Amino acid sequence: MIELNHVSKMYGNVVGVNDLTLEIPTGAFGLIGPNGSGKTTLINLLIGHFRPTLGTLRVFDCDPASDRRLLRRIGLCPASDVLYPNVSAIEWVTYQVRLHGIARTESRSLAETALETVGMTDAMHRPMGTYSLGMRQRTKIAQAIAHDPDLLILDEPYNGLDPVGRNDMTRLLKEWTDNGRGLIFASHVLQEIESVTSSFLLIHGGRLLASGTADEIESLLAETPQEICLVGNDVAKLIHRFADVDWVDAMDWNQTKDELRVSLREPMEFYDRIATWIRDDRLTISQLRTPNGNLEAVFESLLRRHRGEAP
Ligand SMILES: Nc1ncnc2c1ncn2[C@@H]1O[C@H](COP(=O)(O)OP(=O)(O)OP(=O)(O)O)[C@@H](O)[C@H]1O
Repeated sequence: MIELNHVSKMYGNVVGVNDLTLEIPTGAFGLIGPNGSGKTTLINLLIGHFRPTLGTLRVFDCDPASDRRLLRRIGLCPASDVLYPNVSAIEWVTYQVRLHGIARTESRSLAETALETVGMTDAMHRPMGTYSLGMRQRTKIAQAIAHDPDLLILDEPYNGLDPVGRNDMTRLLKEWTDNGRGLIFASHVLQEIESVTSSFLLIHGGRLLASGTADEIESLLAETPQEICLVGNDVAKLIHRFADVDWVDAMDWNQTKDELRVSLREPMEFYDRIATWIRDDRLTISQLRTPNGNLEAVFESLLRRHRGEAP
């Protein structure tokens, strides 16, 4: 579906994406990375909005920057709010469909169907300025799917949605992928992507850090050095256990000595043993936290490994 060959995009001196080489087969993929990692830049390259500064890319075997017919096969839901306050959803979506060269009557009927799919039929004649954020988001999705594209590209589609809206969005995206069509879905929240697809592309600093299924990435992370934090009255009694193994890099106390941070070179070794140690030594440990279990820190870990700074 998509092929990138050493693609870089520079904004003057700022790197948007950096030497990306990847092949994405037809299917659903979550594009995940912290703010500023290059997700939107990559999306803009895929839709031909930008040309790569270096390298080449193909989408459905076309060059997006020069073959404008490709846009007919792509539905884009950008992160930015692009709606006009005095225009109704039906007018706006019909207009967007017409831009693909589809006749007026057919465009209107496609727009109505798409707005119905996202649950906007009742409100579609009202000016969009009166819509809630969730309604605007659903209208943007309707615009993206109305011309029946083969590949849907969404930039942060869950932004501003309440739990009901999120649930509806997940259902809609799952139906889309169940029909065998392509989906690229950018987010910086892992759970949002996990609810729709198990295939990920992780980017950071414009570079691809890892790709694969959630299981593959989880096992990669399990092999990636990380820091854990143990909390409880008996954490001091674990120190001799950590001192005896060679996969602990550092330990650090808090002031009240009931919280111990441990830097692990081989996290799986730790997870294999910790329960046995606590049971055998009859310890009271109330919490096990992974302070760098959040995605951004995991990215940092992967990035260090990518640079050859970590094993
Ligand atoms: N028009 C621009 N001019 C200069 N720098 C830019 C421009 N657009 C993006 N950048 C820079 O390129 C890098 C990648 O930005 P990009 O918007 O692609 O990331 P992102 O992953 O989509 O971030 P976010 O999640 O915050 O939307 C960042 O360092 C950003 O500051």
